[in-house]
Amino acid sequence: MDFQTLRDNCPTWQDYIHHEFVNQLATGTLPKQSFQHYLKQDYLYLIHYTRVMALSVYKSDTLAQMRVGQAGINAMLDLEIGMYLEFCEQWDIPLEEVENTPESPATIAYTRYLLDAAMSGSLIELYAAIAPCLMGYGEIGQRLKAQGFVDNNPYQPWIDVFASEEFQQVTAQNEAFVNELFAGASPAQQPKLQKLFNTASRMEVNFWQMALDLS
Ligand SMILES: Cc1ncc(CN)c(N)n1
Repeated sequence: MDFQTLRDNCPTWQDYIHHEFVNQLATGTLPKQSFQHYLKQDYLYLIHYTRVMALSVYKSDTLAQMRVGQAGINAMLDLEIGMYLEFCEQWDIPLEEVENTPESPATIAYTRYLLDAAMSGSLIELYAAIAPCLMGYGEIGQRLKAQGFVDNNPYQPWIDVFASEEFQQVTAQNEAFVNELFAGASPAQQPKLQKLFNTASRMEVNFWQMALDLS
């Protein structure tokens, strides 16, 4: 069992990676309100996601596993959330507004699903649930770079982050770690891991759709 197997057997992976939100982002045609809605909801998502990473430390058996969780927490607090705060400033959304934004149903569903998987499951199960988040944006960044960028895209700074060498390296490191972990899964565990992965991928699709629908 490895990440690639989970990805290839996931019925909604392509819907996630090629979602209309991503296409409009790539062509620069995404309505500004959709991007602002996404930014606010993703900030809220990342706060909960950091709590999931903290649970990964709690569920770890070895120091090496704990350090991966620790690096994940640092990456969230110092890089991704920091970047979103900068974007919010650029897109005229005060921090107070971001923090006081009510969570959308799609945000609640996805974050609480991850937290439940993290609290009730093993470390392997936790990583099966967060693998779409860990690796999906890396794949999107790589794809958008490969297809070529359009000129004067207001969303280019967001694309640049996920297409960057730095982010691609983090994605590759995550994939290697996850594969090491999944290699220890027994055949009996595999359906559960696939189910966790599939559900989280569906939640990613809902998350993009929430931003398009402003729901
Ligand atoms: C919903 C979601 N999924 C994934 C990522 C990339 N860490 C994100 N920022 N937001």
